[in-house]
Amino acid sequence: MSKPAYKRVLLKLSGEALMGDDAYGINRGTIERMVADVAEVAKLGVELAIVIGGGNIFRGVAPGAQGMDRATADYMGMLATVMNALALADAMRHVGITARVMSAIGIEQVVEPYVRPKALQYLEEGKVVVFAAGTGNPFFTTDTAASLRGSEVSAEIVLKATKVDGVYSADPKKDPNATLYSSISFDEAIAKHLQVMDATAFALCRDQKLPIKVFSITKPGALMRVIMGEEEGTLVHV
Ligand SMILES: Nc1ncnc2c1ncn2[C@@H]1O[C@H](COP(=O)(O)OP(=O)(O)O)[C@@H](O)[C@H]1O
Ligand SMILES: O=c1ccn([C@@H]2O[C@H](COP(=O)(O)OP(=O)(O)O)[C@@H](O)[C@H]2O)c(=O)[nH]1
Repeated sequence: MSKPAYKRVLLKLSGEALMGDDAYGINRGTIERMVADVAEVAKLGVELAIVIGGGNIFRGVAPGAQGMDRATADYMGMLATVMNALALADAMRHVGITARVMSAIGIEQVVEPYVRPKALQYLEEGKVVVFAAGTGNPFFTTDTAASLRGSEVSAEIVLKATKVDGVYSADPKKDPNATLYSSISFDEAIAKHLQVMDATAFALCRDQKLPIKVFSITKPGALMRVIMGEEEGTLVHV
């Protein structure tokens, strides 16, 4: 049997992908499917660190956040990622995967704080680590948190699991003529202002020479194909 292409990966799960077809929140069937995919990979012995987004919950409260101070709204967004992380870890427990949630903001009664050596220890023990609360700073995104934590834990690659199946020449949800790249350099992605990830996330990965693979989380078997190094999604490289 062929072996996984990676020993340690940072998986970024879009919060919005957790909604499934709902308007906001966590769709049970969707989270279970995602966790089943993650479990398959974990059972291969691949060390998995996960950064989870919060768009699915934040969208539900966003109308009430109108006119709100940006930093305050961002802290709400970070708290949303904590809720998703707890749901994700619990769903993993149901399928026999041990997960540990670590938060970038202090919320000790709920989850343990992010401590880098502890995270590394969990990964070495084969536990899945779920990083919650993004970078802990307003004005950042969970994509940047994925680049940051991926660099910190020496992941070989950042796997951005999202709603589209890769990086396109333009937003495929808006432009039907957008074409899919099989690979693209960081410099080109930044120069072309491709919005699939923010420029801060791209730049950090570029500087750390940490490649990114963008792929669809809703496409059956896509995560496994990415892990096995097969043709899937778009590779963003130095
Ligand atoms: N050039 C592009 N290639 C691919 N996706 C793009 C591009 N520009 C914008 N996007 C959008 O970026 C989104 C992926 O980012 P993600 O962080 O998962 O979503 P969100 O920001 O909605 O949570 C896709 O849903 C897609 O509509
Ligand atoms: O380091 C971070 C990460 C996230 N956020 C906030 O949390 C929200 C949810 O994260 P994101 O939009 O990246 O999640 P996703 O797009 O994956 O659902 C963001 O909109 C920000 O408001 C933040 O302020 N700092």
